[in-house]
Amino acid sequence: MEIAVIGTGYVGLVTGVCFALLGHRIICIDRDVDKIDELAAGRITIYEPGLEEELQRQQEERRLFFTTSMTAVSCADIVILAVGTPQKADGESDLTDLEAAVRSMAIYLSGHTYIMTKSTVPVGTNEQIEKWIKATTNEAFDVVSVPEFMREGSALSDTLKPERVIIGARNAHASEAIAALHRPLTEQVVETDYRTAEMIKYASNAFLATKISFINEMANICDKVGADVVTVAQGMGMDRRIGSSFLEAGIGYGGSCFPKDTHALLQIAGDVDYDFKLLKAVIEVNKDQRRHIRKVLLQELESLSGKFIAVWGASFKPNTDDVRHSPVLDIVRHLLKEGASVRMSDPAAELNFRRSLDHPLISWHTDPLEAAQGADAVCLLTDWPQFLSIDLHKLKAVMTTPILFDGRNAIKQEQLVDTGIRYVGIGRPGMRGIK
Ligand SMILES: NC(=O)c1ccc[n+]([C@@H]2O[C@H](COP(=O)([O-])OP(=O)(O)OC[C@H]3O[C@@H](n4cnc5c(N)ncnc54)[C@H](O)[C@@H]3O)[C@@H](O)[C@H]2O)c1
Ligand SMILES: O=c1ccn([C@@H]2O[C@H](COP(=O)(O)OP(=O)(O)O[C@H]3O[C@H](CO)[C@@H](O)[C@H](O)[C@H]3O)[C@@H](O)[C@H]2O)c(=O)[nH]1
Repeated sequence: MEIAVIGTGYVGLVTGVCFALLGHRIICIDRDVDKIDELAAGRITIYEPGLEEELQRQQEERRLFFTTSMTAVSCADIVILAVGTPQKADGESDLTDLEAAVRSMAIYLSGHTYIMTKSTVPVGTNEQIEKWIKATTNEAFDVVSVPEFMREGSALSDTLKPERVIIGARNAHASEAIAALHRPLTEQVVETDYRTAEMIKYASNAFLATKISFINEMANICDKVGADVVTVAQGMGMDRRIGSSFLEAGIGYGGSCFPKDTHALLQIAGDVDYDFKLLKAVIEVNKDQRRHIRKVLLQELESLSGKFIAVWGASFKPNTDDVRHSPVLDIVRHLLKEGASVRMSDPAAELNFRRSLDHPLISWHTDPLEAAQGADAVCLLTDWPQFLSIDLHKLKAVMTTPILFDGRNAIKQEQLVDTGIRYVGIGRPGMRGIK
C-alpha cells in the first residue's frame, strides 16, 4: 500500500516507521522544513529509543520518505492524520492544525482514499473532517477514526504490538479495509462508529489518570497513618480486577496527553451539560500533588530562600526528552519563587526544558552527583535508570544537608541502609530517617 502520513511528531513518525516495517511505502509530510530536512537525512528530532535506527533501515530499504509537499497525497491509498491537537486556554482541543492539514491535503486527493485519523480528537471531529474534505473535493474517500494508544519511551513496541486497535467507521467496507491493514499487528480489533471510537481514546486516558490520582491520594493518607503506599499498590494490583499498572504514586502525571485529554473530556462533557465531578477531582488532585514537594521541603528546611536544591529529572517520565506539561516545570517554578537556586540534571531533556524555562538561578550538570554538590536537598523527579543506580553513600558525601526527596518512590530500602540520608518518599513514612 502507498500511505501518506501528515505530521511527523511522535505519532506520525512512529506510525510511518512501523507501517514501513510491515512492507508499505510511506511518505511522511510535515510543514516544518527543518524537521523534514533532519528526518530525510536519517536523524530524528526527538528522543525515542530504537526509533532512529529503524527509521534509517526503512530509508535504506526505500520504503520511507519525507517531504513538505502535500502533493504526495495524490498517490496515497491511505492518508494518516497525525498532527497535534493541543489544549486551548479554556481546556478545549485546538483543531486549527488539523483543519489546515485536512483542507490542504484534500486538494490533492486522487481516486478513492481512506483518511485515517490518529490525532486525538473530540467527539464529532471525524464527521467534521468529512465536511472539510467534501468542501474541497469531489473525489471518493472514507474517513476512519483509529485513535493512537502508544506511550512515549516505548512507542515502537507499543505500535508494533498494540493491546487493541479501535476502528470507528461509517461503513463496514471502510472498517474491514482498515482492520485488514492492522491484522499483522493484532487480532484485538474493536470495530465501531466514529463517536464511540473518539470516546474510547478519552475514556482510556481519563481512566489511567484517575488511577494515578487515586493512588496519589492514598499515598497522602499513607503518610499520615503510617502505611506504605508501594506495598498497598502491590497488594491491590494482585487482584486482576484492579491490575497493577498505573498505581505508582509520585509527583503527579504530566506529558502531552493526560493533562490535555482530561481537560478536553471535561469540555466534551460540559458541552452536553454533564458535570463530570470525578474527572474534575482527578485534575485537582494532580495539581495539588505538584505542590506537595514544596510543603515537604519547607518542613525539612524551614525556608528555601538562598538554599541549593538539586533536581534530578526534567522530562515528564524517563526515556523521553519531552517536557510538555512535565510536573518538573511547575515544581522548579515553585522552588525559584521561594528563592532557591536549582541545580538540574537530565540525560536527555535539558534543551527542551530550557526552551520552556530558563532562569539565572538554574544551573545544568551532566553528572547528577555534580548537581548534588553542596545541595541542601536532592529531588528525584524523573525515574531515569541513571539516577536510580547512584551510590547513595557518594551522594551523602557531596551534599550540605543529606535530604533526598524521592518524587517517584524509586529508591529501594536496601540502597538507603547506613547512608545517613534523610529520605522522604510519597506515602512511604516507614522509610524516613534511616541512619
Ligand atoms: N505523543 C504521544 O505520545 C501521543 C500518543 C497518542 C496520541 N497522541 C495524539 O496524536 C496527535 C499528535 O501528537 P504528537 O505528540 O505526535 O504531536 P507533535 O506536536 O509532536 O507533532 C505534530 C506535528 O504535526 C505537524 N503539523 C501541524 N500542522 C500541520 C499541517 N497543517 N501540515 C503538516 N504538518 C503539520 C507539526 O509540524 C508537528 O511536527 C495529538 O492529537 C496527540 O494527542 C499523541
Ligand atoms: O503509575 C503511574 C504511571 C504513570 N504516571 C505518570 O503518568 C504520566 C503519563 O505516563 P505514560 O502513560 O506512561 O506516558 P504517555 O507517553 O503520556 O502515554 C499516555 O498518553 C498517550 C497519549 O494519549 C497514550 O497513547 C498512552 O496510552 C498513555 O499511556 C507520566 O507523567 C508518568 O510519570 C504516574 O505518575 N504513575
